[in-house]
Amino acid sequence: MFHLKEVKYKDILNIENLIIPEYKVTCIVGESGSGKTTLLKLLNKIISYDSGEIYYKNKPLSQIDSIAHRRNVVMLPQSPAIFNGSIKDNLLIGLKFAEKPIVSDNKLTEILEFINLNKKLNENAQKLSGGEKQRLALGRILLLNPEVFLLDEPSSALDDETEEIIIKKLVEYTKSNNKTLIMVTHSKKVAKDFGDNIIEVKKGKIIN
Ligand SMILES: Nc1ncnc2c1ncn2[C@@H]1O[C@H](COP(=O)(O)OP(=O)(O)OP(=O)(O)O)[C@@H](O)[C@H]1O
Repeated sequence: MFHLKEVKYKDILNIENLIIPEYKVTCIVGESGSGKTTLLKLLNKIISYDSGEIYYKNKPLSQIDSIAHRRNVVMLPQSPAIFNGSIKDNLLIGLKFAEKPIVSDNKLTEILEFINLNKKLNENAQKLSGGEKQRLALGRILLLNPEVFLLDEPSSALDDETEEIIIKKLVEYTKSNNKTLIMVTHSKKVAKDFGDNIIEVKKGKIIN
């Protein structure tokens, strides 16, 4: 799916050769500041590499339009924005930005169930806890239905039990819908239990 060859970005990342497979769960681990978020941003074309090439489905990323790429490959940042307004507004905002059709309230309620958010669609999103906001942002990108999910510590604000439930559902969803999941995690347990493929980043290099 992604193939990185001799990719350099400032003095932050230096990746000789890395393949991230399609339809699999890839976990990215490594110490703080090692370059994990930077790697996700490169894959999402939020930043551009200085040299080398990244291929997405055998096509150089440098030849793919950024906006078009971000319809297929969606990134959930570490601290996603929650906008003023209701839970429903916050779920729909991704679809609006992507100029995709709005979905029914039934579909939105299904998403709330998926992310274990026991709230009403019309409740104020700003009043949610940190972990609830994190799940809401996850719901927002699930609605976008991309080919690839790039998730930066999607469960960092969740307790162990909720983390297990949400990641398990995400992994099942990935497998049964032919999606690709690429997820930064600080949790060795999550990587071991759910990763088909584990990438360890150390000081900007891939070490496994
Ligand atoms: N825009 C930037 N300009 C300069 N340095 C940056 C920039 N973004 C990140 N860095 C540096 O690059 C290194 C890697 O950052 P990155 O956010 O990718 O690490 P990380 O592995 O995701 O860390 P964490 O687990 O703490 O989120 C860090 O030393 C960081 O300070």
